Amino acid sequence: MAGFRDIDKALFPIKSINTVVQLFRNQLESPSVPDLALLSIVSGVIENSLTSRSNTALQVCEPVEQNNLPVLELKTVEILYNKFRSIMLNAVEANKSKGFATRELVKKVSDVIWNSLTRSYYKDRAHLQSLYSFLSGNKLDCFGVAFAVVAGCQCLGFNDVHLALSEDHAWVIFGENGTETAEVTWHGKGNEDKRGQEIGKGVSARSWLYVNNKPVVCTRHMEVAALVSAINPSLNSTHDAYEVALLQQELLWLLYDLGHLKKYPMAIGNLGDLEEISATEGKVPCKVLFEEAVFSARNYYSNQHVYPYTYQGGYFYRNKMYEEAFESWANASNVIRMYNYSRDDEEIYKEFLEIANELIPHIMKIESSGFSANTILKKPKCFADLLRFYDGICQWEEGSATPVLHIGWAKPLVLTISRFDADVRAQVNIVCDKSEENMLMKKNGTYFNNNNNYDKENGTTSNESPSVKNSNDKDNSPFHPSIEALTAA
Ligand SMILES: CC1(C)CN=C(N2CCN(c3ncnc4sc(CC(F)F)cc34)CC2)S1
Repeated sequence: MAGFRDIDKALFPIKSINTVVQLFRNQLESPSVPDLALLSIVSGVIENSLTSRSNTALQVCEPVEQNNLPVLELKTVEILYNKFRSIMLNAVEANKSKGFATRELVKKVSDVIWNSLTRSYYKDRAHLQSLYSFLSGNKLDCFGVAFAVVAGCQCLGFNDVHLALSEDHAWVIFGENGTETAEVTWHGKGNEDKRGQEIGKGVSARSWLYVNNKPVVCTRHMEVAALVSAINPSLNSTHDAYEVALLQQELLWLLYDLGHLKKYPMAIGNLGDLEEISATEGKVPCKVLFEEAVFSARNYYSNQHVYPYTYQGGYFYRNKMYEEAFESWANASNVIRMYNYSRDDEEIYKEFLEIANELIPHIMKIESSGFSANTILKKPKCFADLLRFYDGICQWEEGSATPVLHIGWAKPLVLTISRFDADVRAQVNIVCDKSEENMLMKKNGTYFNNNNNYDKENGTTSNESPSVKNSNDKDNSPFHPSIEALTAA
């Protein structure tokens, strides 16, 4: 049984980040599983006390003393913790057997959370992810509702209910084999929620939103990693609260060192972003963390996730490593091409739009200024990766009910391609792609090519001229006609 034990209570009143880390360590290393409600309340109170309006007076000097947090009293946490437990225990007549959860039970817990929420509020606001936000303001964001349902089920003794995470949505798994799935929250704007239903079998199953049924299925410890990842240090649109970011970074290292981020690519990526801003002595560098996130997605999720490559590409871009950035973005596009674009996929659409129409044009402008010595404009591999990037987006559109590309994409695309001289373009070796499978799965959509061999086959060694896959049968080419035309030019 999880819980708020004496060794945890002994740490109060909490005055420092180190003590919060100790509380999380106690919970993560305890013989029983960590108590999600307790940890979400503690992190939520601290986050809100340091980021709420009353605290926007910028701390210009970083605190030097060890007591770097506003004092957090035991009473405060106990009141909130008992309030959450009583809401759950009073509302849900859980059958005493405490066997496995049922769909009715999960829906009931979701309804209790859902019906407690304020009628209307700005759902995308920051700091709405924790049980503190739920208990003190009756407000939760989309992720927060799913997390609260799992924490509520833990309160009721259902240890089979776990959080399932895609790159832009959250739901729960439950039942004897953990194979039952249920929607428990909403997604996006203006979409009817599907709470209580099992996860998409229909058209939505082929959208990026459900990551081809390769979600991150959490253990209790990974649910702690999800709540820590969801900590939001932002004070306003330009500043972060220093102590909240430091607390998040230290908690992510604790979870990393205990091995609970191994199967959680986005959490590793979040730690990489924090480490890029301020590296922790004696830890692996952020570049390695971004590589580990990519490895995790390839190893545990059949390379069906996009974000690990955009975390990595963003890092290379910010550090002016443009050749590497093109490779990461081409790998991201290599993932998305297997999906059908649906209206639920706006978030990843915006990600590719920004890369194609902001970041790459910016790189082209700099590289064409003539001051860069070993400019990427002379590198066939860069041209090859750009073609892979654009081709993946074109393939994403193919077979989708909703179009992806419009004229706004064409201008930057043509401008970018035209920056490469003909003699550089000529060195890109378009080779035939024997694997019919690459062409088939998208057309009839009956199954996905999970081995995603595109990338491996494409693997060019350094001394080989880069090659980009093409089919031996022209009109069945995996290249979108418009890319085909560009490469022929
Ligand atoms: C390369 C990027 C643009 C940088 N940040 C990215 N994030 C992606 C989303 N983030 C996440 N980080 C940890 N876990 C989760 S679970 C989830 C879906 C939600 F509905 F539950 C999102 C997410 C953190 C921030 S992707």
